[in-house]
Amino acid sequence: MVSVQSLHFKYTDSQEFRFPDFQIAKGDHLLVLGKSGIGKTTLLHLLAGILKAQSGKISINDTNIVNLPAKEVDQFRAKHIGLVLQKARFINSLTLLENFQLIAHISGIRNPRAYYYHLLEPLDMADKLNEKPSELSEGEKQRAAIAMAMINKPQLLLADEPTSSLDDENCENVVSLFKNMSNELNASLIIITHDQRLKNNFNNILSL
Ligand SMILES: Nc1ncnc2c1ncn2[C@@H]1O[C@H](COP(=O)(O)OP(=O)(O)OP(=O)(O)O)[C@@H](O)[C@H]1O
Repeated sequence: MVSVQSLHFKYTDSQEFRFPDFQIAKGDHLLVLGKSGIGKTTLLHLLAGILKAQSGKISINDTNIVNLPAKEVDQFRAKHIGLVLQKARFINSLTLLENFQLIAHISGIRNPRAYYYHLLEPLDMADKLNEKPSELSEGEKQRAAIAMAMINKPQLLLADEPTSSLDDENCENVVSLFKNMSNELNASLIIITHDQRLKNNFNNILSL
């Protein structure tokens, strides 16, 4: 369960954000919509514990991450959150498999190699496991980034603008992938975007 209350953040005195309260149950999906510059990425970074709120509460399965010291937030994220940022980040000198194994190591878990095939198969990427990220197309990198967010079997899956550069068909595919993966893990899913096409795919929408 994710619950946000009285969330207040500022980069500077002239750049302040007060986000609306919301809550979603375990396994539920939420679309956060808002125009450019409104603070969507800021909200996602707060939810992921990358930024620290000035005040308010972000409870993820009964842990209020706003109150945790930075090191514990990092540990919490590594264990419980799957993050798909606007730009996928890989270590280019390693293969996809090695990238995945490194993330698993950092998260303190061990997955059998079969789990990585299981993640990549529905993405049509199972044959890419031994390739390096630089050998992948942009679309393949994006799909690999989605798989990467699932390595720690997160309870919360967060995605920042995952569809804005995609055509309609790939947009539908990516939304389905996120939903399927969140359903498989019973993880809550929050997608943050200005892409109005996604409205039709979600019952639960928060407008910033
Ligand atoms: N590190 C920062 N320091 C100061 N201001 C920042 C910082 N990061 C973002 N901002 C400002 O905060 C505002 C919201 O930024 P944010 O990236 O959260 O918006 P967004 O809704 O995700 O926009 P977009 O859809 O264009 O990505 C912007 O005006 C931006 O300039």
